[in-house]
Amino acid sequence: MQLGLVGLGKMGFNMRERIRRAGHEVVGYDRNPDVTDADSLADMVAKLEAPRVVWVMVPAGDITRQTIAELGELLAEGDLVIDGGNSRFTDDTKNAEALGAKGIGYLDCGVSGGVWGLENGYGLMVGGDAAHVERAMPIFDALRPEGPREEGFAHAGKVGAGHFAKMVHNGIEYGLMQAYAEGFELLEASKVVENVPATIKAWQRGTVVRSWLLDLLVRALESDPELDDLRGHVEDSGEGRWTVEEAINHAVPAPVISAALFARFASRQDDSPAMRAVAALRNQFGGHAVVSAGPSSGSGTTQS
Ligand SMILES: O=C(O)[C@H](O)[C@@H](O)[C@H](O)[C@H](O)COP(=O)(O)O
Repeated sequence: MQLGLVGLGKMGFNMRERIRRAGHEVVGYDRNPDVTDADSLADMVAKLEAPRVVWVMVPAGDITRQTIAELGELLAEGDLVIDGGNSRFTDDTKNAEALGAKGIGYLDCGVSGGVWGLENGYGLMVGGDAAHVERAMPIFDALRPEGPREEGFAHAGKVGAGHFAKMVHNGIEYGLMQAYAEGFELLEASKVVENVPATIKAWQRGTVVRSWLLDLLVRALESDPELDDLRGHVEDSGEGRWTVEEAINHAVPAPVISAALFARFASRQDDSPAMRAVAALRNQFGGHAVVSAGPSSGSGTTQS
């Protein structure tokens, strides 16, 4: 089938390639002239035969919202838009309503797999009407990993369910990564285990904690055994925050995911105002020693 694909960055570029390899025609649009197949969004739409299916794969937030709004102006009744980005699920109902008023269908699709998806396939979780899902199934089949459909694809529910599923998936991702990371630090700190990379590598087979994330940690340690080339600074693009917010909304205890999110926030601080307050209070009530700030952070002297 034919597909319009908006956004040919790290994800969209590889997805275009995988869909083409499966024998489908893709007209991709990106602002980068080196990778685009069309001069503009309007040009991309003009190159597609109606009824059209357009996949949006641009950064979540305003860019996705604007792109979908523009598509609403360019597309016509009977067309279908799929948002494959990491959008917040609350945007989906609004998009579906705005497009639906013009007779344009809408699906939200959580896509997992990162830069490895080209070869391994992408895990897909979709929200929307069954008829729309059925229509786009050749594209979903091209993108998902080989093997049984139900092991790499889910029609999770109504509009919003795909992005909700991806949000929870990413919350789990935060927690799993944090657990491996804390284990790594403890192994390193204790010095009891003499070869940390080899020990973690051995966990890849037979153990209870084997996983693809563990494989990726092994891969990182192969090129940088103590991860010395990196700073312990971790950004987040929203999914973990939204997961914690939903956990609060539903009164679901989510201590692991919350702690993993807060660990990322802490990673961005050179010094902690909260811990300065704890040190100050401990000094106030117990006269316990504090470390003064000194000329540069962390190089201060101990005072009682
Ligand atoms: O499943 C995936 O392929 C990843 O989760 C992917 O979607 C992306 O790498 C995250 O969005 C990063 O999220 P953070 O920036 O929040 O870590």
